[in-house]
Amino acid sequence: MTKGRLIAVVGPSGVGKDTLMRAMVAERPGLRRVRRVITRPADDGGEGHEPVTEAEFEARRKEGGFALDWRAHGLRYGVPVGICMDLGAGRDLLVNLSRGVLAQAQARYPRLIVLHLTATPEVLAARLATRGREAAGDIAERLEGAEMALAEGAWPVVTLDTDAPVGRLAKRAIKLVYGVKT
Ligand SMILES: Nc1ncnc2c1ncn2[C@@H]1O[C@H](COP(=O)(O)OP(=O)(O)O)[C@@H](O)[C@H]1O
Ligand SMILES: O=P(O)(O)OC[C@H]1O[C@H](OP(=O)(O)OP(=O)(O)O)[C@H](O)[C@@H]1O
Repeated sequence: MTKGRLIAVVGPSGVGKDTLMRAMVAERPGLRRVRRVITRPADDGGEGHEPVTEAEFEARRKEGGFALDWRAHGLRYGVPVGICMDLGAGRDLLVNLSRGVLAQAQARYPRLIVLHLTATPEVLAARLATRGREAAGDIAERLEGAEMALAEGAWPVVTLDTDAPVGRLAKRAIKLVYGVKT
């Protein structure tokens, strides 16, 4: 049984997952973010992922280097298997996950809490445009996938509407997440 809690931040592209995770870590010493491995070049000001090639990703996956992995937006995403060490040591971890891997995440890490971020389509479109990382076509593709319903599972879900200043959201998220017993 892992002692730390895995806090999965999920929601559509552009909803503010990375921004909120950064603010939550600043708000709560002891809470850490997981550095994801992604087949996307490094991007300044982004989440600070570990960039890898397709071949590197596949080699790491084959040798059991990922606790969880998925495909989205034409990219591959992996969560390093090293998170088990942190969780085992009692550290709480925040991680940006696909809504599609929650069942797998809970099977491996029973102390999973899902922080589900929501926003109206207008807010999402505006945020993706402001971030400016994707081209217009990619933004349209991300907006189409925004509506995915959250699969039901045994994991507790905290839902947070993100239409508020990030500092306030971080405080609210910490309070809600730590109010849940796992
Ligand atoms: N609460 C917020 N209020 C206003 N703008 C926000 C808020 N959260 C995020 N943003 C902005 O929205 C854009 C997308 O946020 P980001 O954290 O990259 O989303 P995600 O990780 O979910 O794709 C960024 O430009 C960010 O500065
Ligand atoms: O299956 P879904 O729940 O739709 O999630 C698919 C991907 O989309 C999100 O990434 P997002 O586009 O927000 O961030 P990224 O920019 O890091 O790719 C999320 O972090 C997943 O990596």
